[in-house]
This record gives sequence, C-alpha cells and structure tokens, in this order.
Amino acid sequence: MAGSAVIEEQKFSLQEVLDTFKLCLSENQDVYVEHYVAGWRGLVKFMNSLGNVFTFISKDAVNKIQILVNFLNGENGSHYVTIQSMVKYELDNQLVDLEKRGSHPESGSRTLLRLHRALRWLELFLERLRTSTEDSKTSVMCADAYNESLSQHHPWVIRKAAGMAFYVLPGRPTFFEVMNVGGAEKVVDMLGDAIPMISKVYQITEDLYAQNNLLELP
Ligand SMILES: CCCCCCCC/C=C\CCCCCCCC(=O)N[C@@H](COP(=O)(O)O)[C@H](O)/C=C/CCCCCCCCCCCCC
Repeated sequence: MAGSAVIEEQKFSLQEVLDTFKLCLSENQDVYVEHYVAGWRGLVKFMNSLGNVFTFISKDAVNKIQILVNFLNGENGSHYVTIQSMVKYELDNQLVDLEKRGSHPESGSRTLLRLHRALRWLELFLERLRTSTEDSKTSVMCADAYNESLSQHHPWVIRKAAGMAFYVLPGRPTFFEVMNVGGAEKVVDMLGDAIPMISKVYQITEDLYAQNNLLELP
C-alpha cells in the first residue's frame, strides 16, 4: 500500500504542471517563485520517468530548484516571493555577481536565469510537439528546440551530452502516454492551453531581466 502511494506521488501529470504555471502569475503579473519552482519540479518528474540517461540534466535542474527553495525558506524569504521582488532585493543589496562569478556565485537571479533559459527550450519543444504528426520524432523536435535556444548558453561538452541524450528519447506515443492526459487529441488540446501560459511567464521574466541588464549573468 505504502509502495503504491509512493509510486502515485512520483507520477507525472501534464495537467498538474499546467495548473502550477497558471498559478505563477499574480494579479499584477508578478511571477511567484514558489509556483515557478513547483512547475519545474513537475517537469523533472516527467524527465525522471524517461530513464537514467537524463539524470545529469535533472540533477542540474533539481540543484537549481533547491537553491531557489532555500532562498524562499531562508531568513530573507519575504524578498523571494516573486521574481520581481527577488531581482530588486538582490540588486539593491549587491547580492548578484554581474560581470564574473565572485562572492555571490549562486544568487537567486542567476540561478533563476538558467531555468528561465530552459523554459524557452520547453516552450519551443512543446509547440513542436503540439503541431507534430504521428511519425514525428521527439528526438528531432527536442534537438531543434534546444539548438534554437538553450544550446547558445552551453559549452561544447554539454551540447554534445545533451545531443546524445536526445537520441534515446522515447517516441511520441510513449511521450504522450507518460503525460497522463488521455489520447493524442487531449494532449494536443492541453498543450494548446499550457503553451500560452508558459510563454507569458517566460516573456514577463525575459522583460524583467532585459530591463535590468541581467540576461548575461555569469
Ligand atoms: C510537458 C512534458 C514534456 C516536456 C517535459 C520536459 C521535461 C524537462 C525537465 C527538465 C528540463 C531540464 C532543464 C535543465 C535546466 C538546465 C539549466 C542549465 O542550462 N544549466 C547549465 C548551466 O548551469 P550553470 O553551470 O551555469 O550553473 C548546466 O551546465 C547544465 C547542465 C545539464 C545539461 C542541460 C541540458 C539541457 C537540455 C534540455 C533538454 C532536456 C531534454 C529532456 C527531454 C524530456
């Protein structure tokens, strides 16, 4: 019984991730860090269910999620409620390494930027998945989305490792199955709901970082 409860807990649900990203935006379009990291946790769940070959990717994501959760639960947690308040607090208090990594190598702003860049990959990948056909290859969709976004921020060795991981991605039917939504039509509908939500969170964060010249944080 306890075993099945654990398995249930680990199960990915696309609906859950969609709900979490919906919760990210406050009335005045601030982005809640708590829900942002919860969205990533859900995605990591999905990736973990694809096999060990993706561990090096999910470990990095988990590590970054944990850094943000620690800030959120720390003594200055009230400043980390939204991405907007986090950026302001860290900049006002010189808590961000702006030029090169120094005394604040793992600031919230720098850590979130890494996930933010990955969110762009996700947006591009999900859009490809949404418009794909039965014989489309997830490895190609994933690689194309990666080359168009996140890869530009990665050194050669990471690009190479990511490229190899993409090769062993399961096919579209397995992908859709793991999403736990129902048939392909339902998945496509749900992706149609999820993508604008994710795009909005991405764009608000992108604008905030651009306004503060933070898009290239080391
Ligand atoms: C709706 C379900 C379908 C899609 C589900 C996708 C699930 C994806 C879950 C997690 C994605 C991983 C996010 C990775 C964050 C990477 C952040 C990053 O860029 N880190 C690098 C830089 O960090 P610093 O060194 O500056 O601290 C770090 O070097 C990266 C290391 C790991 C390799 C990252 C490769 C990223 C490939 C992204 C594609 C994931 C493919 C999964 C396919 C399901």
